[in-house]
Amino acid sequence: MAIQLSHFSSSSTALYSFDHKISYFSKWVTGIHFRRQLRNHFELKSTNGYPLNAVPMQDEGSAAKTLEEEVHFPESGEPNSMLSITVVGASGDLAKKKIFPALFALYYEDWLPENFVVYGYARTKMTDEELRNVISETLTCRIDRRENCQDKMEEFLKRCFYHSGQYNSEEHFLELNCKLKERESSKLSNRLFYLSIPPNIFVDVVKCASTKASSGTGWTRVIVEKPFGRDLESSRELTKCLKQYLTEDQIFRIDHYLGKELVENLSVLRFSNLVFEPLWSRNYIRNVQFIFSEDFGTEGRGGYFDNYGIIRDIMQNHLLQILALFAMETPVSLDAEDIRNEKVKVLKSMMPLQLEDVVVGQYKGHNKGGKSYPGYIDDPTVPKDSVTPTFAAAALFINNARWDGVPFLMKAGKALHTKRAEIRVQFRHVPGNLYKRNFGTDLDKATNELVLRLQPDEAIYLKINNKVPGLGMRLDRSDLNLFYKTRYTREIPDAYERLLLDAIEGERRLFIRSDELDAAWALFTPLLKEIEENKIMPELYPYGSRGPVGAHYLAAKHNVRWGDLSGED
Ligand SMILES: NC(=O)C1=CN([C@@H]2O[C@H](COP(=O)(O)OP(=O)(O)OC[C@H]3O[C@@H](n4cnc5c(N)ncnc54)[C@H](OP(=O)(O)O)[C@@H]3O)[C@@H](O)[C@H]2O)C=CC1
Ligand SMILES: O=C1O[C@H](COP(=O)(O)O)[C@@H](O)[C@H](O)[C@H]1O
Repeated sequence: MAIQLSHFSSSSTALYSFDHKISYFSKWVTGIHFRRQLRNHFELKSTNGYPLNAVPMQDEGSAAKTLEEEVHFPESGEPNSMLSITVVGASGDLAKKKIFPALFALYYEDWLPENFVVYGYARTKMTDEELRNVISETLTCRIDRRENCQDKMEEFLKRCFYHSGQYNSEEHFLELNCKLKERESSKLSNRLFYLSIPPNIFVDVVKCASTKASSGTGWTRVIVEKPFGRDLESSRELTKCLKQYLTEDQIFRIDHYLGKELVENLSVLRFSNLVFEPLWSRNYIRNVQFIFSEDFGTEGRGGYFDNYGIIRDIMQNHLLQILALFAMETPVSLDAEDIRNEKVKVLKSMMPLQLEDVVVGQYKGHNKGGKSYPGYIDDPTVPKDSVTPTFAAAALFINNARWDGVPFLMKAGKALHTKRAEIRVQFRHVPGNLYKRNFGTDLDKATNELVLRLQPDEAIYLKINNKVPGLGMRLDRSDLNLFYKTRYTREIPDAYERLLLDAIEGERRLFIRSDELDAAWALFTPLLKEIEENKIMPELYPYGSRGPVGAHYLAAKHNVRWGDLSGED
């Protein structure tokens, strides 16, 4: 079977070639792949440029079936197929906050196949009705702006069920399997498991789910949440254990930052606009900054956080993934493997991280405006003598021809003055600038800066120098800006929506391959060991402040000024 839906013309006519039964094709076009083509096609008109070719999946599954045997795994949208999504850890925070709302949004927008069910699985005893109440409470307070929302929600809730069980009990997963089978009736079934649970039980669940509750007729895929290990060794061990039960193609390691709209747009901006790519190198770029800041502490997640710290929680995954996408060479195509190959090359070209190029901090209690804010160690789940960093800044370097000598700065912190995530690209000075004298002695203020604000209020803007209107020659800094709120009326989908849909469709581009993960841990593990073995004391910073001053010294050492602190935005 080989179906290539290679392109849509502007009149939406599909040009295709195939050597498969016509009847199968007619079913297939009603399915999810076809709708995905439409998704890409229509979005191409506005912002998107993603794959214009689709190949039906035949990759994974419990049985080693081959193409030659002419066996195919059903597409999620085939009329006679069924999709069962099991959220393991359904009683938890992430399931409630993100996964169920994302599934509902996909249903509401008509992205899910006609036949689907959602199962919640956890130890907590709950009836189907109780799970529905939890989901409905979360949805009601978020989505009331959508039309006919109440009706759609009722319909969605009817597809939601719950099964209580232990995470290491084969018997309980067999029970789940029976329930899934009942709902699947005689249909061909695909099964997606979302592991929204602490990492110490990933393997137990994968073992039970794959041996006792995987699909006998379709594909079985598992989305694995972070943290994926806490260093190179544990991550390799986890991968090894998971691979006893699943193939790499069945494992979808999620990094939800890759599902954010602006991160998706990064490659579009760079590779589909002539004005950017030629500047994308050490020849024009002075430094690049990846900034993550939250204006709240570890509230409620101190127990988890203390075992990981901000470097593992944010830098080693979210920020490093964005850096790799930013710095990669042009991939051969937009296929998942081509993109991931390029990202791995970047990760492998990175210079070892030096302790003197890293600053760590921890927030302390602070009184502001008559209100008192707790310090990190005031969290009852955190040991009083904890030295776990809640803030880190680091300078990284890529040892290749394109980026030699360019500092890539990362900064991530909790309990800071603002909630924001950005990529900031600072360009070099204009050589022999004719307007030098207009900038006084501070030439840094005259350099261009491109900002991609991932959140909140998604935006792209370019800081330029501009003449202030009038008879004199006064210059100021202005922005050429693209604010999503004013440019686009449609709501920006949550990252989890995109990633869930991709996993259902078998699109792996935004999921982390095992060698990517390995390279990311190889980069950060020696540094983490050094910090922990030497008990490096974090610099304390007040809750709600701009973080430790050490971060400024680090930037200054590399002739950089943090863009988010320039006071211009
Ligand atoms: N919450 C968030 O914002 C984010 C979370 N993540 C990751 O997603 C996953 C889920 O996160 P979150 O929902 O916050 O986690 P929770 O701590 O809420 O755990 C989810 C569920 O797992 C079960 N559980 C919790 N602790 C244990 C334990 N020690 N042993 C066995 N079962 C346990 C509980 O269900 P029950 O007792 O009913 O079995 C709980 O409801 C984690 O891997 C987390 O790192 C990633 C990004 C953000
Ligand atoms: O993965 C994580 O991300 C969240 C921040 O996600 P965002 O999409 O709200 O920016 C962070 O709070 C959490 O500590 C971390 O585990």
